[in-house]
Amino acid sequence: MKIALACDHGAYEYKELIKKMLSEEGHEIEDFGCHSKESVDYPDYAAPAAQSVANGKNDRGIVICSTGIGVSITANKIKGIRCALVSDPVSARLTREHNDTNVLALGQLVTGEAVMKEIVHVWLNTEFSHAERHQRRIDKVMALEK
Ligand SMILES: O=C(CO)[C@H](O)[C@H](O)[C@H](O)COP(=O)(O)O
Repeated sequence: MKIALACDHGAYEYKELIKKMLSEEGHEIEDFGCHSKESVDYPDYAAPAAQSVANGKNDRGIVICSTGIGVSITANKIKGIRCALVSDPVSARLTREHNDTNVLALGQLVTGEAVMKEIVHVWLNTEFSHAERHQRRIDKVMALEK
């Protein structure tokens, strides 16, 4: 899978961990930064990563900051993006099955490393259910962009 990754200074370590883990598992990673723990502004990184998913250059995106809130707000401003801020594996599964989310937001400060890795794997490996009721609701959400 082609995956866009982005973080701010509050999640540089998790971005690097995820990049290594997913690269070793055979995914193609596009790293939108940031590239150190020096203070930066999360929209400068999360927006281009989400944009690359919206325009089809990448299949999915993972955006990370201290809480995951700033990057999730940013990603959800991009037309075509459904981003979920997730802190448990059940939500990771359900947000793929029910919401067909194309960007995952994580918070390095609030989610432990083992859980974070499980969330990433569950989210990447769960398909949308294609249930009519879920598609209908997604269509209503996406209609709000028009
Ligand atoms: O946007 C956020 C919180 O809503 C992110 O967690 C940021 O990483 C955080 O705001 C960064 O804060 P800092 O004091 O500049 O490190």
